[in-house]
Amino acid sequence: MSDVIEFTDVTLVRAGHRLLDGVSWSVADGQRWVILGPNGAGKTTLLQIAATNMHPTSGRAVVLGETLGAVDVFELRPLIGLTSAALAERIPARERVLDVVRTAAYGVLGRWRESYEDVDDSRAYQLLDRLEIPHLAERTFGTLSEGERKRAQIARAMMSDPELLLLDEPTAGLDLGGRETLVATVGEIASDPSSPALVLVTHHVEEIPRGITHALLLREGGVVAAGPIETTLTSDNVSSCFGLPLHIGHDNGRWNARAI
Ligand SMILES: Nc1ncnc2c1ncn2[C@@H]1O[C@H](COP(=O)(O)OP(=O)(O)OP(=O)(O)O)[C@@H](O)[C@H]1O
Repeated sequence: MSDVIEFTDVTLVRAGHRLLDGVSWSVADGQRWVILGPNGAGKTTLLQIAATNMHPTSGRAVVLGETLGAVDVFELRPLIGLTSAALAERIPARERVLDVVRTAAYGVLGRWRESYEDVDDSRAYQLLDRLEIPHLAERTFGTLSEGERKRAQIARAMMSDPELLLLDEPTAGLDLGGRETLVATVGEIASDPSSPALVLVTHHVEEIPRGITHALLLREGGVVAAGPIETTLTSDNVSSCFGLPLHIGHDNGRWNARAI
């Protein structure tokens, strides 16, 4: 298995604060990771480096075999699918859902003058189908519910057939039904061997889908624990990560947490 992400001693400083502090972490092809940690732990910052949107202040970040700082990131980005709240805010409310997905083939947000081949259209429809929103293809993004928007964004992230899929809090802000159905859909993607390497950020162990193989626990910019999920997501590690005594349970492929 080759490495899709290889971070060595990655530190990121902004405004005098160490957002990430000496993070070493690698993701191999075929692995599905969850990054877990409290607010402000540095999860989004780490994902933004993996997405090539930020560069480390020091240390070495290698993504898909290319070292950040020594590669044209515009060549790398089409190989990386990303969903994040910041990206969602940039999607025009009047954009058709089909175009939200299709425009990813050109790495743009919002239709301009690009023209699409039949193959682009059929891939976009196939992804809308896979995310269970084929009936929304002609709707505008601004009219979708939060859950539907999240699904459209994941379809968009997969449009360019990426080698790395980064999902920043894909189920945040959804009601119980919306969360459970989307966790199930992401679980199907994670469990599919033909899916790309996947990294998912969340605050909640209940939102970890089936199929996730590894976990990285972050606190105050540093790694608390990292490795195969069964040995990493222990009550001790998660308690240290969130700074309070917690019991972690694992039942039928899903995780739960309660304070003790
Ligand atoms: N440009 C910046 N300048 C200074 N501090 C920043 C900057 N960007 C982020 N931070 C701080 O860095 C820390 C890590 O932020 P980050 O968004 O990566 O955390 P997170 O784990 O994703 O948090 P959350 O779960 O709340 O989304 C936070 O304390 C945040 O306020």
